[in-house]
Amino acid sequence: MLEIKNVSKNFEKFKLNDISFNLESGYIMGFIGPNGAGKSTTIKLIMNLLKKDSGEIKIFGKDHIDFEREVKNRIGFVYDESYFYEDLTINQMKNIIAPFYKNWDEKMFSKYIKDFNLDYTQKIKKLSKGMKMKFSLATALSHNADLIIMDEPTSGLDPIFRREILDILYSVIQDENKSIFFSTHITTDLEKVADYITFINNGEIVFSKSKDEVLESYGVVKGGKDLLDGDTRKEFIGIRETNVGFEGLAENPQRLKKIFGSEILIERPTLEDIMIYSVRR
Ligand SMILES: Nc1ncnc2c1ncn2[C@@H]1O[C@H](COP(=O)(O)OP(=O)(O)OP(=O)(O)O)[C@@H](O)[C@H]1O
Repeated sequence: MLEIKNVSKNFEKFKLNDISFNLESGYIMGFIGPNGAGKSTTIKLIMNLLKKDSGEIKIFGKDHIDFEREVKNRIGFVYDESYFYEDLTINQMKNIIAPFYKNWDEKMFSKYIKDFNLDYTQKIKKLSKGMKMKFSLATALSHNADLIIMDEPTSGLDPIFRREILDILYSVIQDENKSIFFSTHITTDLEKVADYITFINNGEIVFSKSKDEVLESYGVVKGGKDLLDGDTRKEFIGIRETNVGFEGLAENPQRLKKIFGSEILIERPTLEDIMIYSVRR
């Protein structure tokens, strides 16, 4: 569905450095990383809203620029900023967007407007951040897209609606020919719905793996400070020390179990643990 191969983009003070990852059909991939890591830049490059300096991006097996029109017809896109004309109503804006899509489904759109409690006659500028996001989601989901790409779709949404969105996304990929790629800071959302996680830090991909593989290959290790010395510290990706002991993230924690035995406790990490320890070191 989506192939990113050795893609780079240089800004004056930031480099998206030779990134690669793939997303197959039938799956949800979450894209995580700290502020300024390069998530929006990557998404803009995929959508050709920014020009890449080098590398290859294929969507549905086709070059994303050579086949831009065809490819975009099959993408549902949700951007983190509102790109609507603020003075128009929801209905007027919809009338502008709908003709761009070959498979626009008016019934589906009207169902989402109703489900999301939106009002056709309301002006975009009068919508709250969450309502704008709902409108954006309604348009992205109303033209039978095969690939949904979203930049932080759940930011600004309350937990109840967020859960509703996650359920909708989950139902979309029950059709095995569809996929979803979205960036988020809310890693617990990904623990619920994502099949794959791609983690970007400082313009580089740290990993792009199945969620289960990610959560199984790391461990949060807890123990007494006396266990830490120059050598044992090297076993950890990141360590947090307190007065009484330490907590650290390690890859392949079973190796540490062999070294320390019952002196340490190993817990399953959350995606947030993995992100924080990897970024802070
Ligand atoms: N058009 C641009 N010109 C110059 N630098 C840019 C441009 N767009 C983004 N950047 C820089 O690229 C880096 C990555 O930004 P990007 O928006 O991709 O991060 P992000 O991971 O989406 O962050 P956030 O989680 O805060 O949304 C930042 O340092 C930003 O300042």
